Formats: sequence, C-alpha cells, structure tokens
Amino acid sequence: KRFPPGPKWYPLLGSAFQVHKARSRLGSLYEATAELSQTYGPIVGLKIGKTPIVVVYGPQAVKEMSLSEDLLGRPIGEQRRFLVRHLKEFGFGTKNMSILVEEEVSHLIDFIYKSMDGTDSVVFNMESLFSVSILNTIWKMIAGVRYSPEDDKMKTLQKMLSDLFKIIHMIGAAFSHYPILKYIAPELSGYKSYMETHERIWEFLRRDLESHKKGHDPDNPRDLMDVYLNILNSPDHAESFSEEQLLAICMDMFMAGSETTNNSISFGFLYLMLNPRVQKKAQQEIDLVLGNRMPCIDDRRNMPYMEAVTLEALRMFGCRAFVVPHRALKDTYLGGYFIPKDVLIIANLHGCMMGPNSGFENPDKFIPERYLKDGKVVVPENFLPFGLGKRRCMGEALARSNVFIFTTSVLQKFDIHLIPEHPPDMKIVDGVTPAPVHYKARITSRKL
Ligand code: HEM
Repeated sequence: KRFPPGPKWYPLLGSAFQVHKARSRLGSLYEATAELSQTYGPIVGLKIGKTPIVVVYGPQAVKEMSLSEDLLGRPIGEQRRFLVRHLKEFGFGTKNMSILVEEEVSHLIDFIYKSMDGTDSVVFNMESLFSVSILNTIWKMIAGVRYSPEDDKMKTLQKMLSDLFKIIHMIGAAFSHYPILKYIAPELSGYKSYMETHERIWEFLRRDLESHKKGHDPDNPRDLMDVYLNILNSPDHAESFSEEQLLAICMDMFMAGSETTNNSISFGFLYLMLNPRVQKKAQQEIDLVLGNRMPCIDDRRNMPYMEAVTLEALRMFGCRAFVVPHRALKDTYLGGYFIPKDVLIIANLHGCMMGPNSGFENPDKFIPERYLKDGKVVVPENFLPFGLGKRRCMGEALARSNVFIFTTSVLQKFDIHLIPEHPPDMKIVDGVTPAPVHYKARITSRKL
C-alpha cells in the first residue's frame, strides 16, 4: 500500500527538518508545501515527529479530498449540528446579520472620524484597524455583547488571538509533535506562551458566560449562549453538552472567524492602497448606487464591482491559507495513494487560487475585473477560500457580508493612501492564518 511520496523520514524527526528548512528559506508554510508539491506531486506524505500528515495541493487534488466522505473527520461532530441549527436564529444568513454588521461598521466609521481629531486625515496600522469590530460581529451573535474599538479588554483579547495564531501553524506547533519540548524548553518552543494565552482567552470567555447566566431567561433566548444554556438545563441533554464544551465552541468560533475575516479585509486594503485605479472605480460605483446611504447585504446584487473587490480580497487571503485539517475516518485512498485511518490531511489553497493550474491569469495581481462578465459577477470554479464539501466554512455568509460591508463603507467615506516613507513589505506573517506584515496607510476624508 503506497503512502503518498514526500521528503525522506528520519528517526524521531520524520521529515520535520526538511519542512522547517523550506519554511525558513521561503518565509511561509504555504510556500514550503507548494514547493514540495513541485517535487513530489499534488499529494505529499510528511511525517512530523511521529505524526504522519498528508498535504494536498492544486485544484484537482483539493476537490477530491474535500468531497471524499472518508476524509471528513474533525473533533466537533455533534456540536456542529447544534451550531448549524441555531446560528441561523441569531443572525447567520439573515437580515439580522446585516443589521448587526452595519451597526458595527458605523461604530468603526465614527471611530476613524474621531481619530482624525478635527483634521481630515489620520494614519492607521491597517492590519489591526478592523479586528475589534470583527470580533464584535461574532461575539454579538454568540453572547449578545459588543465592545468599543478602544476597549482595552477587547484589544487585549484580539492581541491574544493573533499571538496564538502566530505561535501555532497548520501542521501544529513543535511542542505538539515533540511533547518533551514542553518540559525542556517551555519558553523557546512557544509552549509557555501558548498555554498562557489559551488560559487568558478561556478566562475572558468564562467571565462573559458567568455574567450571561445572571440575565438568562429560558423563555426568551437572546443569543447562542442562551440556547445552549437551555439545552444544559434540560434533563435529557446529550452527554457531550457541557459548559466546557460551550466555551470550546466560543473559542472555535473566535479562532475560525476573527483572524480569517480581519486578515482578508487587511489584504484587501493593502491591494486597494497599492491600486488607486481600483479604489476610484469602486468609489464610482459606491457613489452611483449608494450615494450617502450606508451599504447593506442586499446591495451586493447591484454592486458587481464591489462584490468583485470582495472576492479578490478573499482570494488574496485564501491563496495563502490552508483548510482546517481533516482526519481520515477509515483506511482509504486519495489520488491512488493509501491514506491510513486517523491520518491528518491539510489542503494548501494556494494551488487553487494562485498556482499555475489555478486558471487565474496574472494571479498575483489584484484584478476585480476577472470576476465580471457582461456586468455580472461570475465566480470561477477554483475560487475556494471557504473550502468545499461537507466541511466547508460555516461562517461564509457572515464573512462575506463583513468583508463587503466593511470595505464598501470605508471606501465610501475615505481614500486610502500609501505613505511613501512607509511602503508596505509584501511579505506575510505566517501562522494558522496568514496576515499581511504590519503596514500603515493614510486615511483621508472624501469630499462628497
Ligand atoms: C474570510 C473569512 C473566512 C474564511 C476565508 C474561512 C475559511 C474557512 C475554511 C477554509 C474552513 C475549512 C474548510 C475545510 O476544512 O474543508 C473553515 C471552517 C470553518 N469556519 Fe470559516 N472562514 C472564514 C470565516 C469564518 C467565520 C466568520 C466563522 C464563524 C464565526 C467561521 C466558522 C468556521 C467553522 C466553525 C469552521 C469549521 C467547520 C467544520 O469543522 O465543519 N469561519 N473556514
């Protein structure tokens, strides 16, 4: 039985050293695994410490993997059903969600004006401008709470989340493969800061859960937490439901939804800043369709150019990202190779949206026009930032609304300028989700 080919496995290390070397040379795990696919083909077999991991690259292999019933494993089975059923009630995919996102964006616009302090311009670190607002859209749905963008508690939480994402990456942290590092090098291996950050986020969630319990009225559930508490209070609930599990769901939603959306918006503004032509064209459509009115989700239908800008921002994030790891539910085959039960499989989405067989022309350029045919939006089949199949992203509707409404609203009110003394470094911060390296932009008020 043939396991997928890949770099040689050494005792104890497996192929960790080769992956690490390629990652250090190229700057990211997505580039390192893309390079391995050049040598070994679209399905690469790795071993990190004792853990075999399969990395999949390119549209054909990624689709085969995503659609395989045998490769759908993940830890959250029953809780996923709960989420799918109840998230809709509190916003996902409904009008409520649009209202919630619009509310958040208007707070952000106020915050930007306030930061201008009576002038008509301000400089921001763009990679963190949106983060608290995005966290709010998620937290409002789950726990009914929002925080001001200046709130220290929320800024700290956001910083913790992005730190956590830098410590680990898609094939895990070194200490998860070599547990001895936890004892002999807790600081150097990142284990200590991982644990500390994890505990602090957990504490934050627990505090909000405790204050939530005080206002809980079983007959009037306000949000997802209330529905979960109702299930916990019913005598015959499934054993897997518990307060700890509720906190784990909150943590998963934060982890899955905040940095992904925030970084997609940050990539979008990075390219908009570098492409004033695209910015102008987007603003022409905004002025024509919206005038001074705030955008809502329904406007997407009448704003093909802005919808295309949204898609291109999502592509610029997605092409540097992986899907969440899948696990083989039983012994199976992928592309003719043998995949033993419980092996982890991750798909590098670069091949689908940026690689040579992606079907995207000039893939490294930000070209919204690529999605437009006769004035209508056409989404190419390899556009897969949210994955595919039964495990595809559960937050796609919220994420797309957030990216569309935040980007449209900011462009409606402001111009985004490159600061010549601070040109952006086009490198990325590698981690679970890729982020643009820290960049600044000058935001000026538009004269409408
Ligand atoms: C631009 C933003 C986002 C992107 C690009 C994105 C992308 C993805 C991808 C690629 C996956 C894995 C698909 C697979 O494994 O096949 C995923 C899973 C998931 N996403 Fe998102 N996501 C985004 C935002 C969100 C938001 C806002 C939420 C919710 C608040 C969310 C919740 C989830 C959950 C719960 C899963 C796991 C689903 C499961 O295990 O079955 N995501 N996302």
